[in-house]
Amino acid sequence: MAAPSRLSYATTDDYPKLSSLPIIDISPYLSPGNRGKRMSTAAALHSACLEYGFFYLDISKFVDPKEPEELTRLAREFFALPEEEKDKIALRNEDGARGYARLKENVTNGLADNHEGIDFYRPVESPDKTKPLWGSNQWPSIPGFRERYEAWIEKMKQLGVIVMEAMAAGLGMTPEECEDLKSQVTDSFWVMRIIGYPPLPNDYQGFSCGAHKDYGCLTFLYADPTPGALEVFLGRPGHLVQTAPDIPPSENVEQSGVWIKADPIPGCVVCNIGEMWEIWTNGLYKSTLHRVIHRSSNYRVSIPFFFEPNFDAYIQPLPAALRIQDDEPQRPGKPAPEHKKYEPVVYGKFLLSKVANNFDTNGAKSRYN
Ligand SMILES: N=C(N)NCCCC[C@H](N)C(=O)O
Ligand SMILES: O=C(O)CCC(=O)C(=O)O
Ligand SMILES: [Fe+2]
Repeated sequence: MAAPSRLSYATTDDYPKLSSLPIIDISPYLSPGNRGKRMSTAAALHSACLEYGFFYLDISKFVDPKEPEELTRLAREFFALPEEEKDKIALRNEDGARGYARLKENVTNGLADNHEGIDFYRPVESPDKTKPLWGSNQWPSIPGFRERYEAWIEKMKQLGVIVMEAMAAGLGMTPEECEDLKSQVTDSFWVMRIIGYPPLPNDYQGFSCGAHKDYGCLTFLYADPTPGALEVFLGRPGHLVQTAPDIPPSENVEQSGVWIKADPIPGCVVCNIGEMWEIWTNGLYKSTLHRVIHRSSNYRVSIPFFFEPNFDAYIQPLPAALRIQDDEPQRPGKPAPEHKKYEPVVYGKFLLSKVANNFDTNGAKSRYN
């Protein structure tokens, strides 16, 4: 395997097709009928997932823009509180995953992230805070906070099922296959993060949030209008131009590309597919690396909602994706497609291993050695 060249630096000119993310209007899937429009939405999702793993989802017909604006206002009110107030809902009071994490408590690729945040997970029936992930959510006592965010969670769960249905169509699934896929997300073990980013100091040894892939199924990111913060890594093996200087070495094999900005677009959430989609599609869809570098002077707030599979979901390559791989045109010298490249996982087990790394500098570092 040739070592990636570090001599030339790619620009977006090297990736003309890849310089900005597609915008997909989900509205045909919000009401019954619209067969033709649904087909074009499904097709657009399929190509966005093949080529980018990241796209804008126009949800302006699904949510009133005032709703998420109010959420960021509430988040700012919380982050402006004194540390001892915020620590009243600290992670350590609970299962170590649900609650408030101070600035630099989160770790990515062995480096402390320059953000603070509150993490929420799907509530469980018999909470037990001695079991990882199995505690209770901790809510700030700001009036209206919990109600507004719970309404958002309901909306994002609905959106998750809607997008899954459209993606199933995009993969050409039969109605039975579509039902089977949806049954794996009916009791989504969702995650919501409310993240606060102070400006990243110029001399900081790390990022606002280091390069990573999301773990699960679909991420719906609402962010305040701050430009130039979220970046998406576009590139593919075989298009070797440059090795990104800071992507995790485990992801850095024969891969090159460019970091492009994914600035907020009014009426849209940024949507990306997590690692479970990589397994479901046997690698046809790739989960895309992204990071946050927020250097402007304001305090940025973002609210990612992770629509995930059920905790017990057994994730394995889907027949519809394998059919597409079988149909890929054969070219001379191109090896025949290999099936079952991706090992099945139980989503909850996979999640536990990821979350264990999130606050542990040594654990995260050991992934590199
Ligand atoms: N639930 C999700 N996807 N959270 C992403 C958090 C950022 C990356 C994480 N520190 C890591 O090292 O994986
Ligand atoms: O704040 C952002 O724009 C992205 C955050 C993110 O990628 C994550 O929490 O997984
Ligand atoms: Fe992420």
